[in-house]
Amino acid sequence: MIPADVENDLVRLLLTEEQIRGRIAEMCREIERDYAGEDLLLVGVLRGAVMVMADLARELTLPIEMDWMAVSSYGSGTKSSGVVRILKDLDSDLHDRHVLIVEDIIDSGLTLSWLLDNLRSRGPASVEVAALLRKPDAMKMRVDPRYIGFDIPNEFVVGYGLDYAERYRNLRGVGVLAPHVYSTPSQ
Ligand SMILES: O=P(O)(O)OC[C@H]1O[C@H](OP(=O)(O)OP(=O)(O)O)[C@H](O)[C@@H]1O
Ligand code: HPA
Ligand SMILES: [Mg+2]
Repeated sequence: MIPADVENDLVRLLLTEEQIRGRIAEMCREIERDYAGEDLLLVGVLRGAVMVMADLARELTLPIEMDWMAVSSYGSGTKSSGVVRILKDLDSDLHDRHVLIVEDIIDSGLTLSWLLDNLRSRGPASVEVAALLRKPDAMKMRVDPRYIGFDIPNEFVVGYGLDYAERYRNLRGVGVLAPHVYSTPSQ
C-alpha cells in the first residue's frame, strides 16, 4: 500500500485508497441529485486537486466540463504564506454557469475564501465547493463547502495529490507526514 521508500516518512496512514474511492462515490451521488438537468463546470485547483478531480469527474454520471486554475499559497513549506497567487487562470467564461470548485484540502481556508470571492465576481449562476479533506481545527477563514469527503486532524498530510515540497502526490492513500521530514535542515 505505502511504497517502501516513503514508509518511514509517514507517521501513519489516515485514509486508504478504498476509503477515498467509497467516499468520492457518495459525494458524486449527492452532486448528481443537486445538479440534475443543469450544465455543470468543475473547476480543479492545481496542482493538489488533480487526483480528486480525475476520480470525481469519472465517477459522476452527469455531463460536465472541466477547467483548471493554478493558485499557490504554500510554496515548498508546511505553512500557508497567507498570500494567494494566480499562476494560471481559467480558460472558461463563468457567466451564468454553475461552477463547482474541486479541491483536495481546506486547511486554513485562505485559498478557498480568496478563490470564492474571485470566481463569484465573474457572474456565475452559482459557485459551490467539493473538497476531499477539511481540517476543522485549522480553519482561519470561514468557508462553507457543500460537499466534504473527510474531516481530519490538524496535522500535515500528504498523498492523493497533496505534497510536501512537490513529493508524495502520487501516493494512493493519505498519510500524516513525519515531522523529521520537514524539520531536517536541507544540506
Ligand atoms: O486552506 P489553505 O490553508 O489555503 O490550504 C489549502 C490549499 O493549499 C494547497 O495548495 P498549495 O498552495 O500547496 O498548492 P498545490 O496544490 O500546488 O500543492 C491545497 O491544494 C489547497 O489548495
Ligand atoms: O496538510 C497539508 N498537506 C499538504 N498540502 C497542504 N496544503 C494545505 N494543507 C496541506
Ligand atoms: Mg502544496
